[in-house]
Amino acid sequence: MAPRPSKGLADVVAASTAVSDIDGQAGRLFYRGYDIHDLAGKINFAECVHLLQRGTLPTRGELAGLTGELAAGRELTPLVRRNIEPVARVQSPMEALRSYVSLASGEDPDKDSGSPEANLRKAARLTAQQPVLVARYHAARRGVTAPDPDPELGIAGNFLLQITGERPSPRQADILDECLVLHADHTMNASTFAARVCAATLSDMHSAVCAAIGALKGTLHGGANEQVMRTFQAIGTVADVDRTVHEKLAAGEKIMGFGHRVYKSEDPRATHLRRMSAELAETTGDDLWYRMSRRMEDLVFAEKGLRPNVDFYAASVYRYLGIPVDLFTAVFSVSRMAGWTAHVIEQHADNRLIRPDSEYIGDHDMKWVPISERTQGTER
Ligand SMILES: CC(=O)SCCNC(=O)CCNC(=O)[C@H](O)C(C)(C)COP(=O)(O)OP(=O)(O)OC[C@H]1O[C@@H](n2cnc3c(N)ncnc32)[C@H](O)[C@@H]1OP(=O)(O)O
Ligand SMILES: O=C([O-])CC(=O)C(=O)O
Repeated sequence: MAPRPSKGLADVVAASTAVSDIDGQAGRLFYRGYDIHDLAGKINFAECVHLLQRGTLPTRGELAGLTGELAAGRELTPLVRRNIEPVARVQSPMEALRSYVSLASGEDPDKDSGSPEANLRKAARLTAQQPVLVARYHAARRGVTAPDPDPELGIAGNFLLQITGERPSPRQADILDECLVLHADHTMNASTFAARVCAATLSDMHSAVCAAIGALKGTLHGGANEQVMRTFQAIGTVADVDRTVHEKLAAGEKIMGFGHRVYKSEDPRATHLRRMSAELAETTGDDLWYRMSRRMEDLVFAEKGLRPNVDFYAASVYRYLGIPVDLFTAVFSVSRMAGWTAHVIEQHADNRLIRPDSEYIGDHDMKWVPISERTQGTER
């Protein structure tokens, strides 16, 4: 007898990777061997990109080199620029990003190469362009022009400037930067796995990233951060959190932002995001989202023993930073681009087609009959 499949591939080791590692029991996450608690708030997103895509924390010279490459790589190709507005008119943020990345492949300078050097250049361009695409999308759908990037601001600061139209405070920019570091990679999560499956056919990096964006969009994965805030908005007050949680659990519904396939204790990223949410609640003088989050966290743990995942406190943090709710998952993609591309590079460097087996549960020994003699449901 063939072994039964693990539903959802739970506990199946699907790839070897040196990019990141999780100890789910202890609630620990490592990027290339560095504990996330040692990186959060200490490295900026560009350093994190270097670590994930190029394998090491950069020296000053290496960081300057990558920063220059990222600045140059922000430039969108003519085909993408022409299509920002028509796509923004008809597609949701994540659909649009999938379309833009697909269009970007057509005019990528390394279009016809999958060499390690070309992959590194593509990875930098994709990472540099993702925040620009989100900002241009948001501007186009409102019929305005996004402000020009400010060379004084880093990736996170420019992103906030272009999304909100206002120059962020240094602390706001630092908080978003830390969020980008925290979300950048997470072993064999669904979108990264999708990217690796695509890359393993020897397809190109842009195709793999399109697969990943499609997977991240789903509400069981990156799409949960938007749903967390939609739940809070529908609840409205801290006093009404209990009723909604009880109703949802009684109806067998999931509470968005809770639970995780791998973590059996606190998600280490939630520790940092909770802290940032508390800080922003205080500095903005608007503690509603934070207090609702705290109440929901206590309740869901008491009722179901479930803890918040990375999407839970990210929702209130993004809201406090003035990011529109329907762009929350797009912000996640800005960060996870670093991880997706690092995994595609790793997959191509030591490739074998990813093609698992399946357990057949359908009919056997069916007999063909001519179409004139078929009556639905009676041939068996
Ligand atoms: C970046 C990220 O992708 S982080 C995850 C973001 N997704 C979410 O926040 C969506 C809500 N959470 C979930 O749906 C799940 O916890 C997942 C998808 C994250 C993990 O899924 P799985 O490992 O497949 O766990 P599964 O969905 O089988 O849940 C196991 C049990 O816990 C329950 N459970 C898990 N998460 C939740 C939740 N958020 N709310 C209520 N119950 C839950 C399930 O109903 C199930 O109960 P049962 O055994 O009585 O049927
Ligand atoms: O790892 C997972 O299953 C989900 C994910 O991407 C994350 O938690 O960052």
